[in-house]
Amino acid sequence: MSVNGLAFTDAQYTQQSVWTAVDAYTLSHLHPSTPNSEVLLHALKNSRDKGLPDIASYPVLGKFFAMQCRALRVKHALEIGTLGGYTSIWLASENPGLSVTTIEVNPHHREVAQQNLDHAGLADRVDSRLGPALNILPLLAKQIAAGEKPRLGFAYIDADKKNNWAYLDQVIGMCEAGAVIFVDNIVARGALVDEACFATDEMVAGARHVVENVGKDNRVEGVVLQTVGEKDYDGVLMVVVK
Ligand SMILES: C[S@@+](CC[C@H](N)C(=O)[O-])C[C@H]1O[C@@H](n2cnc3c(N)ncnc32)[C@H](O)[C@@H]1O
Repeated sequence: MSVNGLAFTDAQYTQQSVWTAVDAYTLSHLHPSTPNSEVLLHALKNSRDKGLPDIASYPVLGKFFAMQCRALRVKHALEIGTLGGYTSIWLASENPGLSVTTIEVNPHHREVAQQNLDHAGLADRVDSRLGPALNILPLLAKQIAAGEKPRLGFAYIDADKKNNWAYLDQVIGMCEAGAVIFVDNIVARGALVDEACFATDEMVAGARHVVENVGKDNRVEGVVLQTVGEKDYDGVLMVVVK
């Protein structure tokens, strides 16, 4: 059973009972009211009830991102790939001074996310945009340039992986100095370095493309952090804007 009673069951995931047990133990001791809070559980349950795929972020990652926003005193965060709004709810519910812009291409996912945000009482601080991120990002960039929204202090890229670099390239231009950007699903159970995968799988090719381009980009510094937990063996690319 997972930490919050909603196990990740997709066959693609690599899981070990000890990884799940460590998440359960640590979350249960480290201010357990937050990962088990009603609004987060409701978002996961309602998303599953409404048929959304089993690909939401997991509690430890959501909490980690929310704490990044707190440590950096972020005023405006961006998420690309809303799904049911789980991470947006983590970010906004843990950071009362934060506004979030989140982008989702699938109308059903966006509708369920809006239900979850309404239930959490966060709809006034989470601006949920419907459309392909490649279309929405230039509109957001214009709003930021016009001073209608603050520059970004945090961003989480978690949508179609083939566009990872196209998203990151645009997002960097909307960030303040010192902003932190995470790109998810970079390691993918080690597929990142498995030639049989990256030659054929566009998700893995997208992960390699963004890692290699960040390494050549003088606007940023980057590192990949491999992760295990109740959901999977994976990892995030962390980028800091200079
Ligand atoms: C892994 S899920 C996101 C999980 C979410 N970030 C969370 O923390 O629970 C990926 C989402 O990205 C959305 N997506 C895929 N392609 C997209 C695109 N081109 N623009 C915006 N969203 C996209 C999918 O519909 C899906 O809901």
